[in-house]
Amino acid sequence: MSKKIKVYAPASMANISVGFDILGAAISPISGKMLGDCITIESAEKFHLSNKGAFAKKLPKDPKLNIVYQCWQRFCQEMDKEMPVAMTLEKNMPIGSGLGSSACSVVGALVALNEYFDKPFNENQLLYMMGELEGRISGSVHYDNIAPCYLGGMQLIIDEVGIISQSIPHFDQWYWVMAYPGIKVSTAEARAILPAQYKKQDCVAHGRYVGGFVHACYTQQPQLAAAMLYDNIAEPYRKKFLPNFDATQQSVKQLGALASGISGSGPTIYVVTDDLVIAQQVELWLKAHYLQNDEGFTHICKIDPQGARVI
Ligand SMILES: Nc1ncnc2c1ncn2[C@@H]1O[C@H](COP(=O)(O)OP(=O)(O)OP(=O)(O)O)[C@@H](O)[C@H]1O
Ligand SMILES: N[C@@H](CCO)C(=O)O
Repeated sequence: MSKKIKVYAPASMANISVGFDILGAAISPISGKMLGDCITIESAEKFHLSNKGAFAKKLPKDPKLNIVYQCWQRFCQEMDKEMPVAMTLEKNMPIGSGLGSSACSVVGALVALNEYFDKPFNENQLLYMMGELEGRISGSVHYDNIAPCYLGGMQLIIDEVGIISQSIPHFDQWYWVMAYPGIKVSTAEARAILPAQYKKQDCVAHGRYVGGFVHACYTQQPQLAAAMLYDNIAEPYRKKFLPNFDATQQSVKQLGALASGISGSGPTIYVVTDDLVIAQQVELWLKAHYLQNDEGFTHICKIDPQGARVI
């Protein structure tokens, strides 16, 4: 019987407002729906990549520009031989959504290749390759979508002494309402508009917010954690790309949200609450007011503890 591997790689929200490029979490809808890309690998005489799924038509026309093809190429380079396989990308994630769409494809492809070829690479070697591939797309290496998508949970990026990322505690009782408005924001462009330098008081405040949030996670103080979810690095510059961002934040706060912010580089936003009824009310409000077209969607999510997995 010929071998076949299918891997699911979940959506993720990078930054979580307070940790620009250094915090991220994998997410799963509580409905049980899969929010992520799938990659299938089967044996073949010659390399072949096919795309399917709701957002396949949005992928680059040239197959060599598909990041999945580049993952295969990079994997073969590392193995020092060409290994023909048939890969299928199920592109379920909208591109430029702030939900780690390219990370889903990169992580899915490299985990599937590693599984298919009986795990020639360890976790760190794969993470380095994933970071490199993600960096080709967004213009700089950042692991805050890659690491949670691969490893699950909420990840703090360390990138020192051989440690790329470690998971930190989160709040099991929190619901994360995610709303993708259906419009595209390019990560590379959303990075290019950020200032090259920040004022000293902004750096101090940022250290206080991220330190306070991580401390609150470890000591399980949800009110403190929610109060620390403040973004003074990217949000002030990026919010112009999101539809009525300030008014949206105000409205969800009035509905009882604990906090809200931009997921990754946007335009998806996240809203946190510990109450399912409030989550449902927020979701209805966002559906009615934040979505801009038929491609937009909302999901009530929890943090996905598992990350990428063979299904
Ligand atoms: N398999 C793939 N999945 C997603 N994007 C891909 C893929 N292959 C190539 N690309 C290209 O990579 C770029 C991805 O853009 P960008 O980084 O803004 O999206 P993203 O990963 O969805 O962002 P975000 O992390 O905010 O969700 C696009 O130009 C897209 O055409
Ligand atoms: N940390 C990255 C995530 C991109 O999805 C950014 O905000 O640019």
